[in-house]
Amino acid sequence: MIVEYIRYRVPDADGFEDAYRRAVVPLGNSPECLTYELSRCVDEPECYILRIEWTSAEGHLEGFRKSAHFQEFFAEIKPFVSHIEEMRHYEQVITKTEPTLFEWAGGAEALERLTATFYDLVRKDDLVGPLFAGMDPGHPRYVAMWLGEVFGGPAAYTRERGGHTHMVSKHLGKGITEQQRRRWVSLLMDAADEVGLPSDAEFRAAFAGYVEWGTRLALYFSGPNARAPKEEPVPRWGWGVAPPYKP
Ligand code: HEM
Repeated sequence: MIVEYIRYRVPDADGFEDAYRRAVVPLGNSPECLTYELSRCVDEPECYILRIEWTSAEGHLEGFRKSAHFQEFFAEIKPFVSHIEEMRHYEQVITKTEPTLFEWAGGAEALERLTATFYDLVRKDDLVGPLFAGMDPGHPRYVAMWLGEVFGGPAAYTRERGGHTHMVSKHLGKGITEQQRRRWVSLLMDAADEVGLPSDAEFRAAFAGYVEWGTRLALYFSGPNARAPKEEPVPRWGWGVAPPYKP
């Protein structure tokens, strides 16, 4: 991730904010733009700073700049380009840090306890048990590695099992039903209580958010209309709110 700062001094700000209100639509739709913010200086109201987080400098220059999103964006802000005083990329050096969900949960050992207990419950369950009749004995550990990576821990699943595509492909053709998905979620929550994962509201909400999202994807990929999984990095899940779905 890289941050771009664009500093403006706009002597006549008439139309400037409105132009940006329109320009941020294609900007926000660009896959390379993670977030943006336009701020006006309180002490010198003719000064503005536009801060954009890009996936990378290449993502900005090779992706966005060469896309139709840029054409639309630029058409709106063109009258103000001569008022730009600085436009540069910055690398973050120090930021406020929070523990990852992986650390908060208790690390790899806690997640392994969770999945060992969970798959014991799964095996005995009349609704989801049959799906796991031929389960690889390493399965609970692989799922713990997956969860660890998703929650901000080491990229062990990607290294040892082949990452996102491998995980998704394991669900293809399994024909998971909504009732089975619900039971899977419910047993995982039981296991989380049983092994004593942190029970604070913030952690459990983030944990449940991922589990809800992940099981719905597993259901989709197990079904008859699933597209072949794309080569993508393992998703990373944090404390915050998930951004809206982009088709
Ligand atoms: C957040 C939700 C889910 C996660 C994180 C998850 C994780 C995984 C992972 C990592 C694998 C591949 C393990 C390997 O590397 O071999 C896998 C396989 C599998 N998953 Fe899921 N899964 C989820 C949801 C579900 C649901 C809802 C079901 C069914 C109710 C399900 C059924 C299966 C089955 C049957 C396999 C193949 C197991 C085997 O034969 O070894 N999964 N899952």
